[in-house]
Parts: sequence; C-alpha cells; structure tokens
Amino acid sequence: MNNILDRQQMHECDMYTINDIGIPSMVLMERAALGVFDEIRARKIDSSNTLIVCGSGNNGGDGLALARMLADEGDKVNVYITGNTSLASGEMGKQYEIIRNYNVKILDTFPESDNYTLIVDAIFGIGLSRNIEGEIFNLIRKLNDKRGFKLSIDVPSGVNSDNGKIMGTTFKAELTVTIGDYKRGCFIYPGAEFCGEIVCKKIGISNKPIEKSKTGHILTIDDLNKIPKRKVRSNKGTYGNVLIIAGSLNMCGAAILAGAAAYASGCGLVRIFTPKDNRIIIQNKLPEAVLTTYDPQYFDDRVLEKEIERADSIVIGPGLGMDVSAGKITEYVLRYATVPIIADADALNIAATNPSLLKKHNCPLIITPHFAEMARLCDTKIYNISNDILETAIKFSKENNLICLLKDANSVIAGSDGSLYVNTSGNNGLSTAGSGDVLAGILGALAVIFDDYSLCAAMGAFIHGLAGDYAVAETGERGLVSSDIVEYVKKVLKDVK
Ligand SMILES: NC(=O)C1=CN([C@@H]2O[C@H](COP(=O)(O)OP(=O)(O)OC[C@H]3O[C@@H](n4cnc5c(N)ncnc54)[C@H](O)[C@@H]3O)[C@@H](O)[C@H]2O)[C@@H](O)CC1
Ligand SMILES: Nc1ncnc2c1ncn2[C@@H]1O[C@H](COP(=O)(O)OP(=O)(O)O)[C@@H](O)[C@H]1O
Ligand SMILES: [K+]
Repeated sequence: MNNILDRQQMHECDMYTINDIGIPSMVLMERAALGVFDEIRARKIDSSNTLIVCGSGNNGGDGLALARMLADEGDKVNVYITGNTSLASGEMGKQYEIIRNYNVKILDTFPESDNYTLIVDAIFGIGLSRNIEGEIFNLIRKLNDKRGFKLSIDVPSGVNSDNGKIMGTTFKAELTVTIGDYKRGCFIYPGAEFCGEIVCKKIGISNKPIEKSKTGHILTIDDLNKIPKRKVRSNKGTYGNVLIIAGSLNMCGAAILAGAAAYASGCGLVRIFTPKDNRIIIQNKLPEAVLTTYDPQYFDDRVLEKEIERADSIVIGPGLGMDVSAGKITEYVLRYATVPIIADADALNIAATNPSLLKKHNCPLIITPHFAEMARLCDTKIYNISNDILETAIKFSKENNLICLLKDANSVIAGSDGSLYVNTSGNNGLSTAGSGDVLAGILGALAVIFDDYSLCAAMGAFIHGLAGDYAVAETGERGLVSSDIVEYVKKVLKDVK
C-alpha cells in the first residue's frame, strides 16, 4: 500500500525534515535532482540534447540541479527560466548562482528548435496555486508540441496535486518522477492522463508529521495478502451467503455476472432474488446459485424479509429495473437490512428519485456509481462529476454516511470516516457492458470477510482491475467481455492463501 499525499501533507513533511530534523533544504534538492538523473540513466532516456524549463520556485531549483548533473556528464543542456529570476525562491536563487559555473546555456528567449531529445518540465510542482495564464500558458502549449521525451519533475505543471484538476493547461508528461511521496492528484483524472508513468524517489523526507493524520492510499499487489485467510476446517457458511437482488425481464445477465463474480471471489453461497421470468436462464447459466423468484406484479415483502435474514451481505441493483416492485425492494432493503449492502446501478437510480433513501440505511453501505448514476444522485450534469471526482466522492460519502466507490479509469473510494483510496489497476478493456456487475459481485463476496469496508471496496476495485489487466494480456482490450473478467478474477485470487 502506498500513501498518496495532498499538498499540505507533503509541505508539512518537507518543513519538518528541514526545520526540525535539520536536513538542509539544498541537500534535499540535490537528492531530488539526483533521483531524476538516476531515472533518466536507468531508463536510457536520450538526454544528449536536453531542454529544461524552470519556474521560479523550488521545482525550478530541482530542474537547475538536474541541468548541472547532465551537463557534468557531457550532455548538451539548455535551460529556459520562466518569470523573474530576481524573485526566485531561496534555493532556486542559490541554484541559479551555482549553475553559472557550469557548461549550461541559459536561454534569454524561448527556443524554437525542435531537436531536443529530452524536455524536462520543472515549472511548477506542489506550489501551483492558481490557474496558469499568459506567457506560461502559451509556453506549456509550445512545449507539448515539441518532439523529444517529456519528463516532469514531481508533478506535471498544470496538474493540481491535490485533486487532479487541470489548472488552465498542463504539460503532458510521458514520465513523472515524483519526489518524496506520491502526490494524490497525479492518480486522479483528468490529471492522471497527463502524468504518464509515475515513479517515486525517496529523498529522506520524514513522514512523522502526518503519521496520525489520514492520507489517501493506492493498493499494490502485496495488498492481496490483506484478504482474510481461508480456513482448513470450513464449510460454505464460513465464507458467507451473498444475496444478489438483480435482473429484470430482459436483463438477467446482470444477475448472472454478479453471481458468478461473487463465487469467483470465494463466497460460500450465492442466492439470487429476481423476477420469475429469469428463473430458467439463470439456473442454466449459473447452476450453483439458489434462486428465489417473485412476480413483479404481486411483490410480497415477507419473502424478501426471509432472504435478508439469511444473508451475510447484499448486492442490490444490477439490471434491477425501475418499476414499482424494484422501488419497493430497494426501499425495504436499505431500511431493514443490517448486513453490508453494495448498492449499484438501478438501486442508485431509484435512490436518485428519492434522496432520503440512502440516508435511511442501518448497515455498512458501499455505493458503486458510474458518472451518470452519480450525476443523478447529485442532481447535476455528468461533467461536474467527471471534473471533480475526488470532492464529489468525499462529500457524498460524508453527507450520506456511506462508502462511495466512484467509478472511473482510476476509481476513487471515499469513506465517511475520511478514508480514501484511488484504484490504479485496470485498463480500457473494462469499459464493456456488465463490467460493473462483476465488480458488484466481487464486492458482495469481500463484504462478508472484511471488517473495514473502505478497504473492502478498494480491494474489490483493485481485484476487478487486475482481472482486467490479466485478461487483456490474452484477449486484448477490444475483445474483453465481462464474463472473461470473472474467469480472471479466479486467476488473480489463485495464489492468495
Ligand atoms: N528542499 C525543498 O524545498 C524541496 C523541494 N522540492 C521541490 O519543490 C517543489 C515545491 O516548491 P515550491 O513550494 O517553491 O513551489 P513550486 O516550485 O511548485 O512553485 C511555486 C512558485 O510558483 C508560483 N506560482 C504558483 N502558481 C502559479 C501560476 N499559476 N502562475 C504563475 N506562478 C505561479 C508561486 O507564486 C511560487 O513562486 C516540489 O514540487 C518539488 O519539486 C523537492 O525537491 C523536495 C525538497
Ligand atoms: N478505461 C478503464 N480503465 C480502468 N478501469 C475501467 C476503465 N473503464 C471502465 N473501467 C472499470 O470498469 C467498471 C465499469 O463499470 P460500469 O460502468 O458500471 O459498467 P456496466 O454498467 O456496464 O456494468 C468500473 O469498475 C470501472 O472502474
Ligand atoms: K513540474
């Protein structure tokens, strides 16, 4: 598990390391530049003709120190400094004094040449505090149009390191070498798209000041070991009874995919509550599931009550439809169930028509909206959601006392207790019908065995994405279908004891 820090947290760590521990700021800067230099060499990036564009803050200072290191080894290095060097920060000012003794050309005007092999963006890091305009706006546009490998130091200039928003415009990096700790905004879209590959260089910055505060996290492959162990002496009851309330006439595939995914993720028994027309097809496709069917015309909540009593977790919504019975079922489950609920798809669309529904729950609740569902829940336009994923998920989770897994290429998982995860597994092969149903099924199985439901949601998203990554290695992104994801969930979990 890696921490992802916001600006304030990173700043506190920097300041503590410099002022309380006593490591001079220039030493940290030297290590930062050395970290970037090492990465350039390790990847054999052609730096024979390098342009480094520096801002007037410490990010620019990192850039100047790097320029010196490359020039020292014989690379041709041009530096262009934006803004007024007399206003440069302390360390940047010192770096400017030092570099004059090296064979680095400081350009007076922005270079028109398109022959640079490497372009380094050292304009802004975590200090970016307002939208980029004017000269720097135009300069970043021109840099993006140039050929040559594009590398950003710490954060691509223009990406808000807190939330991934684009501040007017942004440099588009192929590689971001981030300093000290990962920055939260680099993993959240739209900013994530401008970071390229992200590597983190440790430079001795202490995390002591934030030990007790909540940071965001990204899961890594080692975190699969956080999935509770299976027992030698067990029976199907040990791993839980997942109730899946899904499917409507012509939409039974959603119930099948969610049920199959719950089984692939290790639950003991899947029960499916679905309209009677779906019985035969589901029994054919998923014989391991136990079915209870209902007539949508004559819905009887006593039958549902019995199902809820038996369940260890409930998945509600995939393909459920929005008719009167679906509405009654959703309301009943949210009001009376006490086991963890995963509310997806139509359960969320129903909740959007009656906003008080989500507030009435008496259980741990994970919701898994995509942008359109979230826009309905928040009564706003989709672009307001897609441009502000982080705030949307955090605010909604707190207002409704639930865990919001807001789906995107990098989904954001926010809990009302302040927990935060960003999921980085997965690929565009997962943009396929039924993919979300599979995720809901995985979460249903995990919710039985996890006590920490934010981690549970993050783990589900991580497994789902990994299954997609394993799958495309064989199917390719275009050919991936949702039933493939289920098969690869089994492979992802194969070696987890
Ligand atoms: N010893 C240190 O202090 C260390 C510094 N580090 C580097 O320092 C960076 C942070 O340095 P700073 O806090 O100086 O911040 P930055 O270098 O990111 O930028 C701050 C400067 O940009 C200006 N600015 C902000 N938004 C602007 C906009 N839209 N248009 C024009 N000007 C704008 C600010 O007024 C300020 O002068 C990190 O991202 C990292 O690269 C790291 O190397 C770690 C150690
Ligand atoms: N480009 C992508 N990269 C990573 N994950 C993706 C990508 N596209 C979709 N996904 C994941 O696939 C799932 C799609 O869910 P959803 O849109 O609800 O599908 P459906 O409604 O068809 O079941 C989400 O978990 C999402 O995070
Ligand atoms: K930068």
